[in-house]
Amino acid sequence: MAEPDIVASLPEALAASLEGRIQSARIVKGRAMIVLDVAGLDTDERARIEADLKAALSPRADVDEVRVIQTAQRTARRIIAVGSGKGGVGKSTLAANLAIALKRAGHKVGLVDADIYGPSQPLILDTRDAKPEARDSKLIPVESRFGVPVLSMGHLAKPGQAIAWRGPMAGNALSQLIDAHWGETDILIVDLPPGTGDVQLTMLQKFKPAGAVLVSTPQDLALIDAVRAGHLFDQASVPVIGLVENMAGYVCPHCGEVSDPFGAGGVEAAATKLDLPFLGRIPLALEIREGGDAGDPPAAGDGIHAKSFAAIAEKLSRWLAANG
Ligand SMILES: Nc1ncnc2c1ncn2[C@@H]1O[C@H](COP(=O)(O)OP(=O)(O)OP(=O)(O)O)[C@@H](O)[C@H]1O
Repeated sequence: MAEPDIVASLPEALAASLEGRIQSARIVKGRAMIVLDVAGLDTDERARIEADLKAALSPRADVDEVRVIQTAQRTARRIIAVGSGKGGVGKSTLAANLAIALKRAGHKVGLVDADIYGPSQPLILDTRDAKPEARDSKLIPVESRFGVPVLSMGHLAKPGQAIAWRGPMAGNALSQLIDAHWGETDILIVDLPPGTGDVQLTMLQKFKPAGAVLVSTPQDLALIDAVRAGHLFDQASVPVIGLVENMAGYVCPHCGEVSDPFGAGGVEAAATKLDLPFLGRIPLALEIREGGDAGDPPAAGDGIHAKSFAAIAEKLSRWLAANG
């Protein structure tokens, strides 16, 4: 006798929420056995799915008992925070391009724009018109055309609307972005607000990133702030994976000559002094700024800057593999 198609008999919404998770579903002598991959789901979600499956299958005439076997085959989702001591050093640019480079290297990557006071990811990832929907009072990330789903306060606030929240509200908004339906995403890149205030510390303590990447320009002041940001991560017991130097050396779009308006090599020297890995250097280049403004990040292309971001992503992948 052919086995009854259990999955096809489930209510549509339940079947959709279980997409890719059901490993096997059988009814043997009145006992329905569902093997479910629950990786990435929290305890409440797991309990709800189990209850929903039992409610859906118990009324069947051929089912006396429902057993849901939960497995977690996929690696648990890990958060990588991208932080900087001050604004404007290219943290959002790095976060977006790094997410794309990791995606291109085969990871399942999502991006949270936690820079709730000045969200820039909707522009960089070309999702400005998208409005995230919610399911079970949790947000569903917006799909970008780079294969990296993203959530940003910029998707929720009206364009041009100033967001002037106080600490606790900002913390709640952030929680909504991180505690969303990230599905199969195994790496969540979080673009932190610049600086070292309470919002950052609360976020780090609440969501416990696996590690942090620190961005700085080679300027002395930015470097001092980066060191301060390093202390913030130490305080929250989040390991700093390494430092990235951004806007290092200006490549003239006309003649190709490289000059160093902010100096060069300062971040690498600081990394050595702080005994932290140096992850790479991104030059100050018109294409990077224009790509960000046009929703066309260079990491998605095949140019020289895509290679720089891919090299940083490679180091991050190795760190993740070694610190699994
Ligand atoms: N390597 C680069 N070359 C040229 N322009 C860059 C580079 N990195 C960033 N920029 C540009 O600098 C500006 C600030 O970058 P970005 O928004 O990424 O910084 P940020 O540190 O996230 O700032 P904020 O904290 O204010 O959001 C943007 O216009 C961006 O396109």
